Formats: sequence, structure tokens, C-alpha cells
Amino acid sequence: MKEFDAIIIGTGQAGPSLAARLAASGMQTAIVERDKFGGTCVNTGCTPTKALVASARTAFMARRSQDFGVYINGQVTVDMKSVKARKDAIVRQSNEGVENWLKHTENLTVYEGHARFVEPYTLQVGETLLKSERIFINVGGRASVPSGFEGVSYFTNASIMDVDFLPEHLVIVGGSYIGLEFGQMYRRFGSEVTIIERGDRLLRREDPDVSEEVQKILEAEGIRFRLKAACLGAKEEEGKILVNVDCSTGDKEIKGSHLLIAAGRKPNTDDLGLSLAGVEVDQKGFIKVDDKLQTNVPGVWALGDVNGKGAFTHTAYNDFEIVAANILDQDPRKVSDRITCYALYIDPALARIGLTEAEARESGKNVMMATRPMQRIARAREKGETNGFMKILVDGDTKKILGATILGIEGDEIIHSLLDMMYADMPYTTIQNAVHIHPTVSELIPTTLADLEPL
Ligand SMILES: Cc1cc2nc3c(=O)[nH]c(=O)nc-3n(C[C@H](O)[C@H](O)[C@H](O)COP(=O)(O)OP(=O)(O)OC[C@H]3O[C@@H](n4cnc5c(N)ncnc54)[C@H](O)[C@@H]3O)c2cc1C
Ligand SMILES: NC(=O)c1ccc[n+]([C@@H]2O[C@H](COP(=O)([O-])OP(=O)(O)OC[C@H]3O[C@@H](n4cnc5c(N)ncnc54)[C@H](O)[C@@H]3O)[C@@H](O)[C@H]2O)c1
Repeated sequence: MKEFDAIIIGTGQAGPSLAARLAASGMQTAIVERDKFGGTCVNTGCTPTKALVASARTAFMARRSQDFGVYINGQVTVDMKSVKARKDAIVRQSNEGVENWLKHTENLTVYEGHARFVEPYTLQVGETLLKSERIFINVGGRASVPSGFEGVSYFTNASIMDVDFLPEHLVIVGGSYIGLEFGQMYRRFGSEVTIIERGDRLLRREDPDVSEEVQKILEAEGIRFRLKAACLGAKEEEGKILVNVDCSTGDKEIKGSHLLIAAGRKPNTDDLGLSLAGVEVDQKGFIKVDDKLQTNVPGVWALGDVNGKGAFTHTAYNDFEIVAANILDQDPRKVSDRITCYALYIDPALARIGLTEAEARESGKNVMMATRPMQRIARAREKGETNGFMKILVDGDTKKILGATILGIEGDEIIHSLLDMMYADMPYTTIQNAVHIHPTVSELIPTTLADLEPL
């Protein structure tokens, strides 16, 4: 039995930074990882997908070069082995960076293996028992695969990372974040792509106008969608995948060369022995936490995707900041201070902060809204990137910004000017009166705000 002042399970987006802070404060700390250092974001999530998205965009822009008066002699081809090698090199930097950092931090012991509670405050990793009065769970999640796919080969976001060839026809189950990013990427690499979504529109958490515009952009690139089509399962026949869908219109069978399942994620809590520790989970397996990320068991916290309070790298990292602030800095930071923000990395990016239009309508507030198509933004026209629109929602009484969507070129960067206004708790008139640089997309935010009208 080894005793520590603190133990962290998982080296995702919260664990390593927390381990380093606790160790620096003089606590004897242990961190346990069963797989790759850096977790989902570094190895099978954000980092590799955004590296692949960059390759896909380069191919797309090369094919569009004539729009800009640039002629490439010969065909534009994509070498998937080189694409993968570039992605792997970027991932390796981060993965090795996390491993080296943790293994060379004073007061920190790294265990490689699967951690499981055997009783409250005691974990087993291989043959070793680890005990502590402070345990931080940062175990993340994994792809959830519906039943019906047994006996058929398919990719998830993790296994598709090994692909170094071009699938002839990639069929994707799930028309949301993961499905759309991979769908556009593979289409741009040169695959045929069909996306099957059981809902009646893509991205069900977004406003309908956003779903519609995203679908339009992706269809223009040749992606086929099957909406209102629940995928029931698949089988393999003569080297092809036959996907069986429940739908009222269209074929009930879709034939492809490869299958990607992007049908949601589930928390890694089923193999953690949580019941032996008395830690409560909700119906979906997410660990229940309070506003400071404490579980129902004193001295046990849950951070990152596993607590169901966020599903992004920045929310997991913010969880680290909240726990560290409360434990080490006597600073009462809390989850409810966080403003929703994220981006979907199709091209152009879909960036979102605060309330959607639908949520704003339901809020009962005196909501005002302004929209502007990217076509009416000079910088977007100059760049030849006029897909999408922006939409800003404000509270007509307090003049505070309630939410915004930017589906457009560099939207993921530009939206931070509005997000920071929200954090500063300033009225929209502050940004409306600000002078922005010309020519940028951001300079049209004050102009757009001048068009605010009641919902
Ligand atoms: C394809 C894809 C693309 C994404 N793109 C983005 C993006 O662009 N931007 C964004 O913000 N977010 C993105 N995300 C989400 C982001 O990756 C996650 O929100 C983030 O990684 C969550 O971090 P975490 O710390 O909660 O857990 P994870 O990063 O999942 O880390 C958990 C770690 O715990 C380890 N572990 C689990 N159980 C045990 C155990 N019992 N013992 C020991 N170790 C254990 C795992 O091996 C893993 O290393 C993406 C996700 C996917 C799947
Ligand atoms: N850019 C980013 O930040 C980013 C990128 C990718 C993933 N992520 C994270 O990963 C999480 C999971 O993403 P996701 O896209 O896998 O999940 P999701 O839960 O957002 O969407 C799953 C989709 O699959 C559909 N679906 C499920 N079963 C189906 C079936 N049998 N047939 C047809 N459709 C089916 C659902 O209707 C839904 O639209 C996100 O919540 C996000 O936090 C983030």
C-alpha cells in the first residue's frame, strides 16, 4: 500500500495541470494513466482532427485555386500516408510533452495502468494499492457504439486515427460534431461521404437556421445526407459495408466501403469500481458533482468530460482551474460562472457562445437579435470565403449580450470579442462604440449590432 496526499486518475485535460499544481504545493501526488498520455484531445480528439482538417482545407483550397487566378499544372492529389504522418508528428509532440512533463515533476509519481477503486479512498493499479484522502477523477469518455454493429468492421474517432489510405465511400453514422468534422475532411481528401442522422436535421443542439446552412455548405461539397434515418446496424458483404436504416423515404440500405460511428460518447465510469467507493453517477454514468466539482464523497472530485458538465477541452481545463483555485488559492471559483462556448471545426467554423436563439426565446427576456450574412462582409468577399452568417442576441433591457453564433471564416477566433464582453459583464454598446481594424470580419460586429431588432 502506497499513501499519497493526492491521487489523480487520468492524464486528460485537467489531470496533468492539477497534478503539477498539487505537487508544486508540496503534496506527494500520484497520477495514473492506462493508455496514452494526454488523453482524448491530444491523441484521438482535438489535436489530430484539427491537424487533419488543416490538410483537408489545403486540398480544398488547392482545388479552388483557379477562383483566385492561380493555376496548378496537373491534378491535385492527396497522399494519405503523408497526411497521417503530419498528424502523427503533431500528436507525438503533445503526447510526449505531457509524458515527459509528468515524469519529471518533483513530488509526482506516475503509474501506468488501469486504476479502480477497491474501497473508499483506495485504488488498485495492477498489483499496487494506492491510498489517499484526496482523489481526483479525470477519466474522460469514449465513443459509444449502438448495438447492431457486432461482427462488422467500423471506425470510431480513435481507430480512424490509424487510417493511411483513402476510403472509397465513407458512411458515417451521426450528423453532429464528430460526424461532420470527419465527413467534410474525408470528402476533401477525395472520398465519397454519406452521413446518416436519425434526427430531422443536423446538429440538433443548434438553431434550425444553423443546421440548414451547415447542411447547405456540406452538400455543396458533395456530401450526401440521409436525415430522419436511424441506423439500425450493418453487415459486411463482398468487402462492402451494408448499413441498414430505418426511414420512411429513400433506400433502406446504404452501401459503402468503410463505416465511421460518430453516434455520441459515454463516460469511462463503468470499470472504475465507483460503487465500492460510494461515488454516485447519473443514469448515463456521468459522475454527479456540485458547483465546485466535488462528488458526494468528501475528498473525491470529478473533472472533465466524466462529470457531464462540459464536453470540451476548455471545459475540462477550466475544471482544473476551479478545483485548484478552491483547494490551493482559497478562491471560490465555480462551474456556474462559466459561459457556454465552443466551435465546430468544419470549414468555415461554427462558433457558439451563450444562448442559442431558441434558448433566448424560452428565457422570457426581452430579446433582440441581429444577423448578417458573410456575403455582406468585405473581408469575407476579399478572401473568397462567403459561406455562413453571424447572429447576435442581446437583452433589450440590460443591453447585455446573451449569445452569438458565427458560422463563417475565422468565426472561432472572432467570437471571442463578444465572449469577453460577456465575461466583462459589459453592455453591447461598449463593443458597438469600439473602433475595429479594417478589413476584418470583427469590424462588422458593431455594424451588425446596429441592426438589432426585437425577436
Ligand atoms: C474526435 C473528437 C474531436 C474533438 N475536438 C475537440 C475540439 O476541437 N475542441 C474541444 O474543446 N474539444 C474537442 N473534443 C472533446 C475533447 O477531446 C474532450 O472534451 C477532452 O479531451 C476531455 O478531456 P478529459 O480530461 O475529460 O478526458 P480525456 O482527454 O478523455 O482523458 C481521460 C484519460 O483518462 C484515462 N483513463 C480512463 N480511465 C482510466 C482508469 N480507470 N485508469 C487510468 N486512466 C484512465 C484515459 O486513458 C485518458 O487518457 C473532441 C473529441 C473528439 C472525440
Ligand atoms: N469541435 C469540437 O469541439 C468537437 C469536435 C468533435 C467532438 N466533440 C465532442 O464530442 C462529443 C460527441 O460528439 P458526437 O458527434 O459523437 O456526438 P453527439 O451526441 O453530439 O451526436 C451524435 C449524433 O448521432 C446521432 N445518432 C445516434 N445514434 C444514431 C443512429 N443509430 N442512427 C443515426 N444517427 C444516430 C444522434 O442523433 C446525434 O445527432 C461532443 O459532444 C463534443 O463535446 C467536440
